[in-house]
Amino acid sequence: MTGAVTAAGQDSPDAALELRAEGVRKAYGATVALEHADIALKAGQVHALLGENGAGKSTLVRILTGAVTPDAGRMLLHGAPYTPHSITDARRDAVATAFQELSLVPNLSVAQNLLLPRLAPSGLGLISRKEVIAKGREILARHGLDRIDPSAEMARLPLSDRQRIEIARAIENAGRVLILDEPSASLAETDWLFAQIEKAKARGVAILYISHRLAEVRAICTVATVLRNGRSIATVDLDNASNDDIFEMMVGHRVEADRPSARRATLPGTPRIAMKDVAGSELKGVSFELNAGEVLGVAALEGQGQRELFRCLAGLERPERGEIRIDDMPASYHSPKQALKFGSGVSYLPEERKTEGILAGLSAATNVVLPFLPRIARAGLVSQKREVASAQVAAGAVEMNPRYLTFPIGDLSGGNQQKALMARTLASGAKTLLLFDPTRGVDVGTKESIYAAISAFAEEGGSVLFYSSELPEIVQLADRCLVLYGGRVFDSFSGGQINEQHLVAAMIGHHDTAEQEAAI
Ligand SMILES: Nc1ncnc2c1ncn2[C@@H]1O[C@H](COP(=O)(O)OP(=O)(O)OP(=O)(O)O)[C@@H](O)[C@H]1O
Repeated sequence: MTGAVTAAGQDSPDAALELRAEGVRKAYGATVALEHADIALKAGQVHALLGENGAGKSTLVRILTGAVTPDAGRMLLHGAPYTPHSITDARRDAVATAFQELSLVPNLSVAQNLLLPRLAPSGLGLISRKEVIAKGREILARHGLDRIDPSAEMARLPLSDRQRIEIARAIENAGRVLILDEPSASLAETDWLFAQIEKAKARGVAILYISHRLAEVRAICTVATVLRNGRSIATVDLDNASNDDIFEMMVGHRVEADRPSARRATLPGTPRIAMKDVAGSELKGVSFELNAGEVLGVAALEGQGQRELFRCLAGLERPERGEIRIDDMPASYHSPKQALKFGSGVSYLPEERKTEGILAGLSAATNVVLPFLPRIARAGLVSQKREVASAQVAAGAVEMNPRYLTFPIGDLSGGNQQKALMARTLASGAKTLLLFDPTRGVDVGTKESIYAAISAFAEEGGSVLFYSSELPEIVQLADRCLVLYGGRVFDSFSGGQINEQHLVAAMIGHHDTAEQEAAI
């Protein structure tokens, strides 16, 4: 492997070199987020930044983009010293970023958000609303997003479209360097994203691409820098590095091969969830059952009703029609908190951790134990020691490093926040879990632990309904899978029938006719 650990992308004087960072360090109090990071981005090249959760990727992004000042190291933009003190400084130098936790203003319109970087909020008053909308419409059209209404309030858009707006805005401002921090995290497919990246690449923009999805990285990037514990371990040519090589660089040791997926037999008895002909704004009549001991996957392209399905089951929305029964009782709860106490308990891992999931001011430990505080209280009180001890048990199931538990959860990396929420959902005591994209932003190694925890939960009689934007996750984990299309269950698969080919065909509304003919 050492042959592959070349100085790819870091060679001597090169006219195409856009942005270089050397020996960058950043500590937050006692936490050293970056120890010694080096990276060199070239014009017209898509460069991946890889590393486990907490490796320092987003911190490096924040430094390159002026949001955070490094403690040491230097940066050069096109050979000249580059010392941005704010995101606006970086944008002035044509370096722009689409952030992992989107940086859009929810109560402004799409058009206002698209123009914001070039027009301070106060300046928005100087041009007419009509002009703002017209300019917004132009930008949307340039990025193939004509279907989005420029006057719509940002908060009303689904997460996937908000992510697209964040990306389109970054591309508009990235004359030289474009940084994309987990840009596909909320997208069910990458066609649009990759087309935009190819266009930027053709313009000679240097692109930094961060993702935990290796297949995606291989499809769009040519080189990768691997960070481990805040250090750049290597920059490799992706053609010369296998996935195993990359995992080894990320975690520091060889990783075991994937476990084969275990299909479970469901337990007889009353279904935990029985949904009959449920319809609402996106759902057009969905019926299914989830049994004890079963892991049921939901596959769908964006906007096929999956969000409404989960929100109805979590008590956040009321269906317009149809019936939902939990443990054979009509689901009469109106919030995830009530759902947790209903029947044998329904616990919800939401789509948006920042707004629906974490309580930012509180420690990671408090966030983890929140649903079962009464269970661990003594005379109504919970000591910090007891809280951390209980949280440690829960965190162990998702391989979350216990040292993070005392941190305010908002200070954790995105992937570690997700692990904390997953730990909370698993440890809630509920027998039914509703998991919306459970491993979003979680690194490759930890994903396996989360799959193992979900499987173990089902083997002990728990029931899991999960939606995933990553098909391999459904193939590996689900005993049965529903494919939603146009708000309906278009097809369903079980056991060995669950493969990516079947799922992809059904997700675009095609039945696999060859298979069906063969079966006749
Ligand atoms: N504002 C902050 N205060 C304290 N610690 C922080 C802060 N921001 C980041 N850290 C810590 O710095 C380390 C690196 O975090 P960073 O977000 O850069 O990781 P990452 O590689 O982007 O992870 P992920 O893949 O989960 O997004 C983590 O240990 C994190 O807890």
